[in-house]
Amino acid sequence: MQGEPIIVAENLSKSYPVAVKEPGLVGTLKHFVHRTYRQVEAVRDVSFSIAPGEIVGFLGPNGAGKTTTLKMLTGLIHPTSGRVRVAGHVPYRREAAFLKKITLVMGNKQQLIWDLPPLDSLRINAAVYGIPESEARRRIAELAEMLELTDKLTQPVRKLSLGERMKAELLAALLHRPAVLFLDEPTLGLDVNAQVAVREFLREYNHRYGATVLLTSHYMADITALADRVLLIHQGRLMYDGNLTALLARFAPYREVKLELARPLPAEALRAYGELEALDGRIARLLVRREALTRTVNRILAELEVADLTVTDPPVEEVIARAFQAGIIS
Ligand SMILES: Nc1ncnc2c1ncn2[C@@H]1O[C@H](COP(=O)(O)OP(=O)(O)OP(=O)(O)O)[C@@H](O)[C@H]1O
Repeated sequence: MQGEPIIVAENLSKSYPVAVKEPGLVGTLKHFVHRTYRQVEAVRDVSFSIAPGEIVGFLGPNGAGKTTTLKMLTGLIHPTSGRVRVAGHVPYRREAAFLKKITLVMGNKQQLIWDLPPLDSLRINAAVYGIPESEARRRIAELAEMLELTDKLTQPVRKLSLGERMKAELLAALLHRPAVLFLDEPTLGLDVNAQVAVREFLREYNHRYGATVLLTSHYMADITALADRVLLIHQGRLMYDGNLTALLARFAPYREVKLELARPLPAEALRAYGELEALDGRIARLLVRREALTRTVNRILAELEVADLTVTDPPVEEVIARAFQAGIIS
């Protein structure tokens, strides 16, 4: 890693007290009078550092502690123990200078006002951040162009598609030109085209402004397209910090090739190209080793009559499951 890190987490832990209730009416009454709590350790002893300009993917199954970590990094919650520094600040102090340097986008939460056009909310945001009007106009125009959103800014948010709404959320979150972007599932629920558009925008934004990006996603394609480095978290612990290619080569050596054949073929004819996962009429799904992918796809296209062919990554959950099965992380 080059230069001073912009994000540092040292032995970061967070536990939440969760009320425990015994079953039945007696339990409910007891719970009412005297509550007992048990601690849920959402994040345990996590350490990492991130250099300015890096894009890092944050992976982990549901409930692994990703959101909790992002909340500590942005200062929304206080760590139970450990140290965090982001852009030279202690996040939970929530100093104005810190808030100007960061942004947090949560795919499942929105900050834009539903009944107003995004432009109105953007003007409010600009005022909150003290961005002069002419500069705000310039930034809005530039970001809207990058997001291909220019003609949607004057329509009420409720009339926009999910993908357009997400783009508008990103625009709002980036108006103050933060140096550090925390993105929690920024492509959640979007269709494939919108996912690709958001991804391309983030890459371009990172390139243009040298912004640091830490993002979680359930879509492996987001991570492969954007991040060279990944942090893998499971049950609150950091299991892997390193190169994505190495992680994929070890744990996701296959890609899935989906074929729509011009006419049905017997299973044996398809097994020559890879591990046949499913065959239903003219639709076949094959697992093909990464290193053989280009060669195999070329052979399929040359030798079979194919109406359509798509290549996808296995889901994040599968990659992680394989990592555990392989015993590399435990
Ligand atoms: N406010 C809270 N009070 C009690 N427990 C919580 C709270 N927030 C999170 N948890 C628990 O902490 C653990 C980690 O949750 P977290 O939301 O950080 O996971 P995640 O990796 O972001 O998962 P997901 O992808 O499902 O959002 C979970 O067991 C969750 O139930």
